[in-house]
Amino acid sequence: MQVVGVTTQQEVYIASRERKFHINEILVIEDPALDNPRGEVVETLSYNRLIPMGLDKSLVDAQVIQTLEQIGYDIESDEVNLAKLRLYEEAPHPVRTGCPVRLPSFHEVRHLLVKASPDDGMMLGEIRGTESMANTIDEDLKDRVVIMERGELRPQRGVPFIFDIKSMQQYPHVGIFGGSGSGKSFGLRVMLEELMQLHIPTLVFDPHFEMDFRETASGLEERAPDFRDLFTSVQIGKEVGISFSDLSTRDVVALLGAAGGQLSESMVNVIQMLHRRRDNFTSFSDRVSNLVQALDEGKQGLEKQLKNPDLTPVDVQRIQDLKQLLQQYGSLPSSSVKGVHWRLQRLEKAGLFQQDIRAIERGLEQGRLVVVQGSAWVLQVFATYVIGTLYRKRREYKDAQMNGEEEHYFPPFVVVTDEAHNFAPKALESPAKAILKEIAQEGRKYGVFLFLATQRPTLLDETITAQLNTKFVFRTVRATDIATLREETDLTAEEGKRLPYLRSGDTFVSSAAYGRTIFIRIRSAYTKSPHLTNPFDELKRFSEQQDEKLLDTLLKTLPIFDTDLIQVLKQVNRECGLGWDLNRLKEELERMARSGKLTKHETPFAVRYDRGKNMKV
Ligand SMILES: Nc1ncnc2c1ncn2[C@@H]1O[C@H](COP(=O)(O)OP(=O)(O)OP(=O)(O)O)[C@@H](O)[C@H]1O
Repeated sequence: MQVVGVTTQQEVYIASRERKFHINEILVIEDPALDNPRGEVVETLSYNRLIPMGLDKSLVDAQVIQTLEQIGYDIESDEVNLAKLRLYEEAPHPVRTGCPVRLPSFHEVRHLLVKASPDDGMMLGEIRGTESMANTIDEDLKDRVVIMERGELRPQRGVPFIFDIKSMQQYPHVGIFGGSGSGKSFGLRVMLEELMQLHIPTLVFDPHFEMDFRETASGLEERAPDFRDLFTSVQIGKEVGISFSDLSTRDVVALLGAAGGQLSESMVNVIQMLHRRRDNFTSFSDRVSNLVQALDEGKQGLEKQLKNPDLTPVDVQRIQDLKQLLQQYGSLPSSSVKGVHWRLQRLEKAGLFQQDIRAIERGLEQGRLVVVQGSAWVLQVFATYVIGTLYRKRREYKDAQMNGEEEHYFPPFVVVTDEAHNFAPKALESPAKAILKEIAQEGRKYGVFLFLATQRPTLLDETITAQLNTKFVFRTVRATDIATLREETDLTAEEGKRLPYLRSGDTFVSSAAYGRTIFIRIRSAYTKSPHLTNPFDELKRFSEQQDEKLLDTLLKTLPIFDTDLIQVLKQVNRECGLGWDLNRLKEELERMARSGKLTKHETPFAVRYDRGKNMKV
């Protein structure tokens, strides 16, 4: 391998007759005057005289060909392999053309590839293009990950990619971008597995109900750590909720704002007028619903009711209370009070006020990963509240510590969410956005970090995107998203061109900590998502199970005459937990007869179903 053509301080072309270049591989140029610079292959090409097209239009120009000829290549008959090598560091003067080029040993490039010790970094995958160093790699970096490629597991061949979690203090926050099926969720799962193993308190919002770590991926049973004690899964409305009496009026405004479209000024005013400190949910929502009633009845209506001679003293008291409410707040517009009332009911129905967030605090204090599950809109409302509350706790602890005061310890933590563009959309207001923005800008001071994943980087708030110091960029096809990612990372034009073609699980890591982009393959996850069964397999299994149950029940009632199907229907519905009507039962009996599971005998008086030829005895 040797340098050919015109060189610059940043880039050189390299040619080889024997060796095909690999994209992203690292090479050393033996130019002692420049201290043997290193670089990475960013483009490759093989030229064969039998296919002589495009050479002049591609990465090589006439000068490269000329040099090749000068140094003895027979352009007309040899196959020539060419690569464009980008130097890691700009050279003070151009590289000498003709210099020999070789593969490095691991130690020559270790500092460029490994920034953390394998025991306290996140072991996320394998650096592409490092396979040639397999023999020289340090013992403690060998066999750290298993890679899944084309559906098969294989051992690690190159250098593992270790994300230095400690560098987040300096370069906080992580973004994970990629289109559908690009391996983004898979990558997120691997990151969460690593955070768990490092016992880093982590709060995950899981709108897809997929972040469960109990099932081990097949083939990895021997290596997979047991994650069961390292994570807790909580559902909004079941294990966790919002403790209403802890909310300030401002919090209530934010919360109700998240419960539907944006609040009108008049609704904000209604909340500010009606909410009192330490209100619990019942006291506040009763006040609102009583006011709705009072406004509907009006002063005259209420006075008329008071004249009713059949009223009990309790009724009278109630009407007097409504009158007083009307006197105090009668000027508030009824439609706004109703709007607030509707939102309160919506949140209550979602079970949001039945619990508190103690289970989450406990989990984080124990260094666990806490997965919060709920439907998308409830999750947004809850995320706003819970992130805000926990961030405040951590901040109070740190501020108190700075001032030498005593404060209950609250640990640093990481917030993770997929579909981040829904939580912090660009150019739109959303309740969670304010708090995410604050953490993006100031979180590192307090040890609170974000891992945000999205399919649509273009739709994510740009202040937040700019603060994500490490970006994992998976396959992306949409031109607008590629443009955004190019703007927001140090991806080169060549890398940008590769984005639509990346394999699922391959990703560029553009990190301020490395100062350049690294191309890696995410390791195989130890665990799998509970949704991984193909929905069509699930459908098939479900109908098979249902058929089996049905046959078991029918077997007990054979022979079946179509004159007494009602009895059979009752039994089938009871034993199989179904809600069929007579027609449905008839259809199913027909189907069973057609498939040979039952036999059908027709007589002039009735139809009889009996044991089928294919039926198990
Ligand atoms: N690192 C990897 N190694 C092996 N296979 C992978 C890897 N990453 C992804 N895959 C395969 O690609 C599939 C799609 O990946 P994944 O579900 O993570 O996509 P996604 O980008 O999250 O898409 P969506 O946003 O639609 O959920 C996975 O089910 C898995 O089979």
